[in-house]
Amino acid sequence: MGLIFAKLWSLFCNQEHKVIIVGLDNAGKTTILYQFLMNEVVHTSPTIGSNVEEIVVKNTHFLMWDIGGQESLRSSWNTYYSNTEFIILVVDSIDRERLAITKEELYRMLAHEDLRKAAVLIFANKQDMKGCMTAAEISKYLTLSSIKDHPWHIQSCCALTGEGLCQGLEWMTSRIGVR
Ligand SMILES: Nc1nc2c(ncn2[C@@H]2O[C@H](COP(=O)(O)OP(=O)(O)OP(=O)(O)O)[C@@H](O)[C@H]2O)c(=O)[nH]1
Ligand SMILES: [Mg+2]
Repeated sequence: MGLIFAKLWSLFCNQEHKVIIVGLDNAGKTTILYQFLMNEVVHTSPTIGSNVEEIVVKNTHFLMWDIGGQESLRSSWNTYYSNTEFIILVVDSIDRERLAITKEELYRMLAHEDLRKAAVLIFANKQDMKGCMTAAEISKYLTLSSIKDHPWHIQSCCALTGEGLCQGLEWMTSRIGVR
């Protein structure tokens, strides 16, 4: 009985949680993924298709799909949606002009049937850039407080230094088991 319980427990603990990392091109998605994996900044080029890595945080296993954000690739984001537990939406906080497009993409995702149970972590990235928008400004513009049917959290970060990334992951781990 004890052995069965232990096996079940280890299965439960090692269960993989699917995450998709989305956002417009140049937002910093791939930089964030490899900061999570290696704690360092890698040289990136625009992602065509996707990168996938397993990230383990305190015994919690996340399978993270970093998806290319160029305009021509966005229509195929939905092919990654099934079984997604977390959406990480990366925003380039200096890119004021394209925040409206991010907003459109966010609400399109939230309305998708395959993502109805997903929680959303928004990274307000590139906080090192002078004149960037704060997380509060981005939150207001994206009208995050109107989102009632998905748990969400916004976190400011800088993928180059890693600042703020752990706090984002902590929010995700805190959500596991809540639903
Ligand atoms: N200043 C600054 N630059 C950053 C930050 N995060 C990423 N970058 C830079 O932004 C550029 C784009 O980063 P990527 O991680 O390749 O962007 P992406 O979102 O994966 O882009 P796509 O693959 O085209 O969708 C790179 O030159 C990064 O070094 C940050 O926090 N601050
Ligand atoms: Mg990329």
